[in-house]
Amino acid sequence: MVCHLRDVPVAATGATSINVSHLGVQYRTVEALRDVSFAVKSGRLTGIIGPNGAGKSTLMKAMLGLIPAAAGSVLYNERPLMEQRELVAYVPQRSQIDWTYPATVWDAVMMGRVKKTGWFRRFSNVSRRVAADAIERVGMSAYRDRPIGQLSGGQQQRVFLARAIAQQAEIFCFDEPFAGIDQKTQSIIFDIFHELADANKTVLVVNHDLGESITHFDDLILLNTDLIASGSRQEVLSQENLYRAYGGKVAFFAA
Ligand SMILES: Nc1ncnc2c1ncn2[C@@H]1O[C@H](COP(=O)(O)OP(=O)(O)OP(=O)(O)O)[C@@H](O)[C@H]1O
Repeated sequence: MVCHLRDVPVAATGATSINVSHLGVQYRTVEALRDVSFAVKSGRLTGIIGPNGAGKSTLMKAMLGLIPAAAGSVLYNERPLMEQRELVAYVPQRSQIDWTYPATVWDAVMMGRVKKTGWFRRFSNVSRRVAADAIERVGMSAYRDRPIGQLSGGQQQRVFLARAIAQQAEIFCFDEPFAGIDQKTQSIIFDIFHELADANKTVLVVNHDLGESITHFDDLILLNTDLIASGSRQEVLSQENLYRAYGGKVAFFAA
């Protein structure tokens, strides 16, 4: 068997990494991802970008085992990521969350503690403190008792970020956290993403926007069913890569 260098994504020394190899996803008649291989390093803020329908959300869900992969593997520290789900905090797109569910901000964030506490067990004082700190960190303490359905989009996103923080995960995955939110909330969320990365966590974010927000990312994965490029932001955002992913449709980007 011939092994190509591109087949072996390698993490930087000292960092852990998620290694995605030859991942493929098929929805009935649609091939959503084809032979995608890359590594995501801890300690870096990594964005997944690409045009509409490129397979960004599919990639995140397939990596986490939320939808079946037709081919390939996803390893974390050389073991299947699916066997280590307790290490993952995942925040889906806001449109996929049932906001009519009767939960307050406090309830939603405490749900992040269930994995550590176990269902049907009382939450410890530690769990309560972790949840309260997470709510404070995202600036939502004043809304603790508010039903989540009565929050603005940006506040909802902050609550789910607090829940992810309360999980005390190693790997944080966010699908389009900036869709339809204001600048102030975006900047609060990016500050927290950077803090998580600085604490050597793995932070992976699906990001639709190629404007100013892209400059926050250290590394990028550029997709269009196939992997177009992965690596540092500067490497990935070359004119050639953008042309391959978007054709002539990119009007502006900031490298
Ligand atoms: N449940 C599904 N059943 C069938 N096809 C699907 C399903 N989900 C996604 N697809 C198709 O798979 C492809 C990739 O979709 P995906 O939502 O992953 O792209 P995306 O890059 O996240 O798009 P967007 O930026 O528009 O959110 C698209 O062609 C989409 O129509």
